[in-house]
Amino acid sequence: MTTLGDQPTIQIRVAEPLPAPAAGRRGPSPRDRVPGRHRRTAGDQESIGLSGSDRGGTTADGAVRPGRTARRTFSRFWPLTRGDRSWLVLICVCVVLAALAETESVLLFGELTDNALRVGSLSAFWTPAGQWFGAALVGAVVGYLGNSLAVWTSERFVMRLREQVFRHVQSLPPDFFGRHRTGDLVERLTGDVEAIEQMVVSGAVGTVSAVFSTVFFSAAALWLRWDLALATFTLAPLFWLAASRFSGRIRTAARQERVADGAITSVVEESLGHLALTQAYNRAGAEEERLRREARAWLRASVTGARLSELYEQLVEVVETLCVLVVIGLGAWEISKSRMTIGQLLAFAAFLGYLYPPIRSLGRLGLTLTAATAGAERLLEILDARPAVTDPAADRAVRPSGVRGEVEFHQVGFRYPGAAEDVLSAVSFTARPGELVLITGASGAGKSTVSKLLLRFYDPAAGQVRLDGVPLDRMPVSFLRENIALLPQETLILHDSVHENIACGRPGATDADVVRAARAADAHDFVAALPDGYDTPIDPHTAELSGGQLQRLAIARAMLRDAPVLVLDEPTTGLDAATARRVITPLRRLMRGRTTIMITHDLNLAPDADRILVLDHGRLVETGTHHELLTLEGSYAHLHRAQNHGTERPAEEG
Ligand SMILES: Nc1ncnc2c1ncn2[C@@H]1O[C@H](COP(=O)(O)OP(=O)(O)OP(=O)(O)O)[C@@H](O)[C@H]1O
Repeated sequence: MTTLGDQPTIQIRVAEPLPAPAAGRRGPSPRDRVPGRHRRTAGDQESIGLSGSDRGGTTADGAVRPGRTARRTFSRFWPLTRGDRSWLVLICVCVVLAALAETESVLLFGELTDNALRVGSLSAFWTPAGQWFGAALVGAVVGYLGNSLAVWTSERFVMRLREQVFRHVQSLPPDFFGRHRTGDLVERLTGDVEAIEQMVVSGAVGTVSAVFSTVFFSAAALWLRWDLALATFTLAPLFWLAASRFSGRIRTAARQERVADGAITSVVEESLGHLALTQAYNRAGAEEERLRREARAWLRASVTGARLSELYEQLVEVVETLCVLVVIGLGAWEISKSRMTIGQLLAFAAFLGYLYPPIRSLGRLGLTLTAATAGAERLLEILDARPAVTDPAADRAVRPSGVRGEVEFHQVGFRYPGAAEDVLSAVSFTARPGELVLITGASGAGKSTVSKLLLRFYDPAAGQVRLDGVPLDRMPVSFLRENIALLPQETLILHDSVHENIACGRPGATDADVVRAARAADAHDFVAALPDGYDTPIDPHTAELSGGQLQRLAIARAMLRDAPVLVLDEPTTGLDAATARRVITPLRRLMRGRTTIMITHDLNLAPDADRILVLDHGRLVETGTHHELLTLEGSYAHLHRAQNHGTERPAEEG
């Protein structure tokens, strides 16, 4: 159907809650043309969210919190518009002016038809034509301004919200990431964040736009012919009826699409992350099948969504055609009775063309809000997850100057969130400044948990962990972590240059600092031999460096950090004997002068330790030096024998 309302519009159309209209209708809003913006196709704006209940088995934490109202969600995220509210007001002013200019244009079109076209008078053409052109210019300027500002403010909102969620995610404890698939988190940080924007910024501006357009066009239609206008208004509820009939099904399909989106991202991310496993175990076929399964679910949901949206659009088209035919029919009757001019009728029909889209938008606003609320729920699941630890209140915070590095565990007990049993019970020990304390024990005994408590990834359930006599929960978390360097079990490599991988140990480190740290870590020679030296990029997954080389980069990073306390979690695990030997020398250099807590099964460095702690099922069962514990003939002696080393110390290589 073609109506006069299909002329190029100057109306700002910010929130179009359903998919872009079919070809030949109004084009996509400028927001949809923003480069790089994550946009979907059919069912897009409807595919806004997914509450835990819709995710079936894929819900990571099974949290279902229905009943969050749109108002509550709105008030939760509205504060993020702070700083942009004056822009929002300006956008609304542009929206109103654009609607006014559009109204004026249509009225002038009617006048032109009657006074110039019907009569065939060129002199009657110029004045209304000039006014129309003026109105079009004003509309174009405010349309450009309003649309540009709308894009700018909404993208800033998305940026701020994403930053807020990302900052929060980074403060969450490690077990949170164990319970959520990365792909799903990515989906929430991208798609769901945009869903909130649809509701809070575009939704608000779109509502203002739709309300004002409706009011102006209705007023103009009533002014032209109130009786005809009233007749056509009676057909308006048909739009709401159509929207309500389709809303539920479109939304369900869209939710399923989002679930499948998240699942696809997860499968790709997991498969690529474990490429070695996939290739070594010939799992390529199985991984493809996994992806195909998720892709099939996505295809089904996507096609269903597109089909329903298209059906809805076509139904609305039919309703619109019906309305226009009613108007033309009534108009023909009125013209035949000389109670109406052809110009009036055309202007009236044009108003209908303009009036129905905002009415449709208002009809669909409810859908947008509900769908966005569902997206908000997914995001709130993340935002409501509390960090395991928080900074102390400013007046309680202690920052000891010049941390010496005395670590003390006092009667520490701990259980992971949701776990049935304690992982640590009444663990007490002290590591004095500069001492090497080695923690060993069977797998699962709780050794790594000690390091997690020391870095305050969690707070103990009982007892206290102290640094220089200050309980850790009295120190700001960032201060504590500045004073502890961690070398985790898995060498952490950033997707960046060798230089950056070392420099991240201390913000602001100079090139000379980086090279000095690399030399101390015995890494300089192999780094210098790389094609681009320190600028050589390394990839965590396909690193062309050996395990030992990567470990030496990690040691260089820790060197640079220069923290008084060092935590080494299995520093030689996964390295063959020769490589381990090459790592031990720089490790010793690193440990010198620092309190070192070394968690290890590898007892090669045990004779160096000032104290060895043996953990068994979360309890400290033996404490002493290497020789004391060997003579005890207890757990340690047993572990030591099991290692079956011919020599206690490896020969060192420089
Ligand atoms: N996030 C977690 N949630 C629940 N239980 C956990 C979590 N992390 C570890 N555990 C459990 O706590 C126990 C101690 O784990 P920990 O990693 O401290 O042992 P470990 O002695 O370092 O083992 P390994 O030598 O194998 O690394 C194990 O039984 C483990 O399954």
